Amino acid sequence: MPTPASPFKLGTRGSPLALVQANMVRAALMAAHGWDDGAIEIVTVKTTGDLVQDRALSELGGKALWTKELDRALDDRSIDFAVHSMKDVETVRPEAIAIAAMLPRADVRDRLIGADSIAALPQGARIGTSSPRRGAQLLRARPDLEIVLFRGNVDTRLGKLARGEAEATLLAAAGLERLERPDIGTPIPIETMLPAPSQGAVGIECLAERGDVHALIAAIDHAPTSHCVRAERALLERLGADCRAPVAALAIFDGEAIRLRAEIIAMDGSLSESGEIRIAPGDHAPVTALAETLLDRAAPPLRALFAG
Ligand SMILES: NCc1[nH]cc(CCC(=O)O)c1CC(=O)O
Repeated sequence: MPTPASPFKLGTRGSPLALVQANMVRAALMAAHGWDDGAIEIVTVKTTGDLVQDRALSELGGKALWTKELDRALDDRSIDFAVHSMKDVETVRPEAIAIAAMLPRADVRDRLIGADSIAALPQGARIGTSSPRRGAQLLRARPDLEIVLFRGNVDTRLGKLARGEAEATLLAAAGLERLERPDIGTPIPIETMLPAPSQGAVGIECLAERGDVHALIAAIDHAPTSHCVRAERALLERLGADCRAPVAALAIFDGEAIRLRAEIIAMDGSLSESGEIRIAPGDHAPVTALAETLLDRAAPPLRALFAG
């Protein structure tokens, strides 16, 4: 297809990781459609999540912290599509917006930075994270650890670690790889730390009504990633959970079926429920049933985390 006469506008947050991911999408679209450099212009948009750095996201209350401003730009057509870390995209999206494609998923694991393993952390060590899931999984393995609030982009968090605000921190391997820092820290096996739903996946959204734009984006969809991430998001949806809830889930496509493992866990790590199913891509009824089973089995203090 010839390069379009006026460039498409690709919206993204302005963090270093977001810009790398936006450029990955731009390159994939150019390659798929044979476009030259002028075809796609990158437009950065500041989101609420970027502006508020000093509080836990859970305190901010509102949802859509990373998406609202990009949604608005899609809506007023100042951008044609938006690129997101799927992990930061709230479960229930506005009806007008479609997830048109996902890039192939990166390493889904978390990396521990500051020690060689969870077992090697000093007694009572402070671990910087703002993720309820990571905090809960760490405390389950090591109740003696102290969780301290770390927010901000990858470099901000590494800076806090370097200044001694904690003995260790956890970051997604995917982000470190994309920022060309794959050698920082040690990956934690998923058996110890099942990742967040959608971790490692990059998605591209557009207005559902723009069928032409949707088709151009869908051409670069990596179907196994899409199916897996959509299954993980279906679990979150039935749990009534978002990125602030202590939920871990990982779907893996083995060529025939999707194996979905899921876990809900109390903030202090003292209570958890987990389960695993095999499903056909797109068949979300068993995912809903798994979510209900986890909630049914959960002791009241754990179930209460999902009341809302
Ligand atoms: N919540 C922030 C966020 N959103 C996506 C990533 C990393 C990339 C990914 O998981 O796809 C990160 C940083 C982190 O969790 O270390």
